[in-house]
Amino acid sequence: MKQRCCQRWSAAKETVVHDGEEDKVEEENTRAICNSSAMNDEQQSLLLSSSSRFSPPQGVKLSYGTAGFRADASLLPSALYRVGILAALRSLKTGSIIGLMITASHNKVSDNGVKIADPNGGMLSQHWEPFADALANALSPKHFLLLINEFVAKEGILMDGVSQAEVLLGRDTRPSGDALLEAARQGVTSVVGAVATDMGVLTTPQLHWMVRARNKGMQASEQDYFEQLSSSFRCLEDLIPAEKRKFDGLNNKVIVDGSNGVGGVKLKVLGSLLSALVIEVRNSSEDGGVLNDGVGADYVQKEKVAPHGFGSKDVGIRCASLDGDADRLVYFIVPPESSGRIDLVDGDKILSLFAVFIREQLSFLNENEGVTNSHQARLGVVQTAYANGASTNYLKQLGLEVNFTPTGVKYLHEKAAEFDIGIYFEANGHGTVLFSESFVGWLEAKTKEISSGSNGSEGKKAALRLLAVSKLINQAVGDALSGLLLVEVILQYMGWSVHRWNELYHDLPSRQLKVKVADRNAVITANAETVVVSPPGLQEAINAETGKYHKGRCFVRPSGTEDVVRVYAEASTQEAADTLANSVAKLVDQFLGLGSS
Ligand SMILES: CC(=O)N[C@H]1[C@@H](OP(=O)(O)O)O[C@H](CO)[C@@H](O)[C@@H]1O
Ligand SMILES: [Mg+2]
Repeated sequence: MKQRCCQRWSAAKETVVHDGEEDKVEEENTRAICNSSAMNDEQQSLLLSSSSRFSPPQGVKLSYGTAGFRADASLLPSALYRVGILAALRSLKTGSIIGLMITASHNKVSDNGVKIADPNGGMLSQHWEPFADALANALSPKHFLLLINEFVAKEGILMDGVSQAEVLLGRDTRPSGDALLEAARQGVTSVVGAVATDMGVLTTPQLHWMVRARNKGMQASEQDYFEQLSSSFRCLEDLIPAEKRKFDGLNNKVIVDGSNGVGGVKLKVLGSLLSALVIEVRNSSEDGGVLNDGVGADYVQKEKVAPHGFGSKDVGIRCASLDGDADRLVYFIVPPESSGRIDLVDGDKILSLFAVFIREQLSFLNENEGVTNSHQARLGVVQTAYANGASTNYLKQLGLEVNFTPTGVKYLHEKAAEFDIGIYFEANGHGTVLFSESFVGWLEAKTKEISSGSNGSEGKKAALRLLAVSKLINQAVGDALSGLLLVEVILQYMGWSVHRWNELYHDLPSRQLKVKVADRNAVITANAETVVVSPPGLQEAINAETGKYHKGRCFVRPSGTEDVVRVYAEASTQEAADTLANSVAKLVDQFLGLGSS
């Protein structure tokens, strides 16, 4: 078999695009591939023929980054094909279903991207990221095949044609999505024994939810997703004490900006299943506006202005904004005579609202008769350095454990999973609440135990509420749709208006800037990205500048999704935050600017 492989390989070599490597290396590689027993003959042949349909673009280096590969869509077919292969290998390796989502989230409409959902619905295991990078950037077919061979051997993946793999494919509403999905499908099916299932146009969190549900042997269709969210929302509504039900014309309505993307369409379906809440969707993909153009959670959070289609007619009403693939959520209020400015109710405030509610339910559970204190639930919250300092102070004053991780939900999620209940949010609105399996099991047991004794007690209701929250809020990844329903039902429960919620604490004025530099990777940080360790001297200069401002806080880090260094500054006044950010941006430019390479 090995000999046949070598013959075919020699033939394939004729068609190789010459990439400047020495013949000697090529021969060694060929020998290595042929000598490897990681892939059988049929498999190698399938990969060779399918890869010839997807040449990688020259002169482009892709990086899996904070949230998968992202680039102009025209550069991506080969990466999608290769990520399809990676997803099939991951499915073989884990013996589970894997997800592949085609989206570039809040990026402009001409961009697209791809990310992988692991068996538990979370992000791709970080130790596979270097393979993703290498595979996407391999230029010659020989290098491509060698990489797969080596990786398959190293990971002990069985490519015997007997083992089965399945990858669920989803895409957002971008026009390039169809063609890229086809490239990914061809990648998946070029792994022997792997099938690709097209789940259609979805939000990113829907696909992650489906992957998790399928692997847990649960119902996992889109209808099941809507059913689970709407029924757990109704359950939470039913558990609102009668004296707190204060619906009036304003309180049961929320207006949502769908960023001209997929989230608006899905939210309309979800809204149709709820009677007590009126969700008005604007900027939905079928409305004809351009995706993420002057709309969406990223725009609203960064610019602090109303999205297109919102204005003076919305003064005082609760408004929310989703991003392009509906995994981020922020709320906002249009103040009277705002001339476009808004009061932002960001991810930190969503986290704080969830924390207040969950903390209260846990105290009911622990205080109430009929509930033994056998399980003191550990509640933890996780933020990044971008969290407003006022939110961190507020959470600490509540007596909560506040943890910090680097930017990127993969880090926050991992940390939050260490708690019985872990709440994580980025300031930009991406986050969720994780419940440990053991705590959910404990809650289930408690609701049964209590029901035989003190039926209807606060302890039982608290256990039922927490169980319903664990079903409502997406356990796989941050989800704007499930987050929105949880915010809405907690506001009802508290009897709070959006203004009351916004008054939990007052944000410290802040400013974010981007600086173009020669090489952003020259910035190396430590302590959850709050301290620059390289280039030497930069952190000392930042400290000296920050020390000049009352309540000053400032940090810089290289972006994982854009070719820039980000500067974040906070101070007691907006003017001071702006000046601090601008001074530090100048320092970054002095140390690393385009002229300093
Ligand atoms: C300051 C900021 O908002 N950074 C965003 C942005 O990452 P950067 O690495 O900062 O480019 O995109 C990430 C993916 O969506 C998101 O997780 C993160 O919070
Ligand atoms: Mg997104």
